[in-house]
Amino acid sequence: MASDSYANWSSQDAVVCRGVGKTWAEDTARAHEALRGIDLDIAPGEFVVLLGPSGCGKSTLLYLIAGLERQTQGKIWAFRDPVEGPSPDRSLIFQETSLFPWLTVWQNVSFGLSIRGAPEAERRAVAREALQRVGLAEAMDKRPDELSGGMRQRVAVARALAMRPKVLLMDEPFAALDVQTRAKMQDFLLDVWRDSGASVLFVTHHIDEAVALADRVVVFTARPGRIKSIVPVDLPRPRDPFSPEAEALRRQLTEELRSEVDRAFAEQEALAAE
Ligand SMILES: Nc1ncnc2c1ncn2[C@@H]1O[C@H](COP(=O)(O)OP(=O)(O)OP(=O)(O)O)[C@@H](O)[C@H]1O
Repeated sequence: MASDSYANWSSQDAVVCRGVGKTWAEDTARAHEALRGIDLDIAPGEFVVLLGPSGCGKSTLLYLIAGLERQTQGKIWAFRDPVEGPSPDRSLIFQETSLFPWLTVWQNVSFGLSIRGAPEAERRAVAREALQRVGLAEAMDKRPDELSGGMRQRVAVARALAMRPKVLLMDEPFAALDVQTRAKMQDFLLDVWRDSGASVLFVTHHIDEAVALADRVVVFTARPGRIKSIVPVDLPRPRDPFSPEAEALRRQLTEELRSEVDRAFAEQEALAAE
């Protein structure tokens, strides 16, 4: 089924992965396979969540699609172009934001433009617009340490949006936040996503979060991560987390994950015993 050819996928697809695998430290005695045979197509404007046990290669797949690492098997395309390195079209947002503490909020948001040598007036204007989209225009001249954790994550999203990406790659972006802030950030992200028209590929450990956000949930096996199933989430938005349909989906995803989490634990115990 895996193939390197353009056949069978739409030229409209935002991201296409065919037979993608990654073995870290491939030519050494420490080689280990993180990902195997990933075939995945992401449509423009689609919200896809990656769910899987710890260490199954979810972050690795994001780094490959971001162009920050190279796969060892298969191919990845973004809007028909082979992914061969980073691009402003594809922005990666991490769990812990790495804002520069010595820069103001607007300087952080427009950092990518300053690398390109854009003049200050343009950088300010772009930063203001991106910060408006995350509801933080008032905080332009503040420093990161004057903001709460949730606000810092919104600044990180604004920084990603400032580059007008077509694909947002989000690696457990709300994991460090408390439950209430995380729920607010999910609502906020859905608004930003709708406005921007970007595709989102979002990694989480939380089944609730997957059901709240996704158009499709991709469930990974334990390492080496393969796609175990792709579950469409056909629930209208705004979603009611207490609806019987949402409950049924959470149960289905819990079942899908359980055996993989057990396998991942068994493998980690075996590794620890070596
Ligand atoms: N830079 C790296 N060098 C070597 N091995 C790595 C590197 N990054 C990740 N790995 C290994 O690849 C495997 C998959 O890691 P990855 O972080 O992608 O998994 P994950 O599913 O995102 O895990 P988690 O849910 O715990 O964040 C792990 O065994 C990890 O140790």
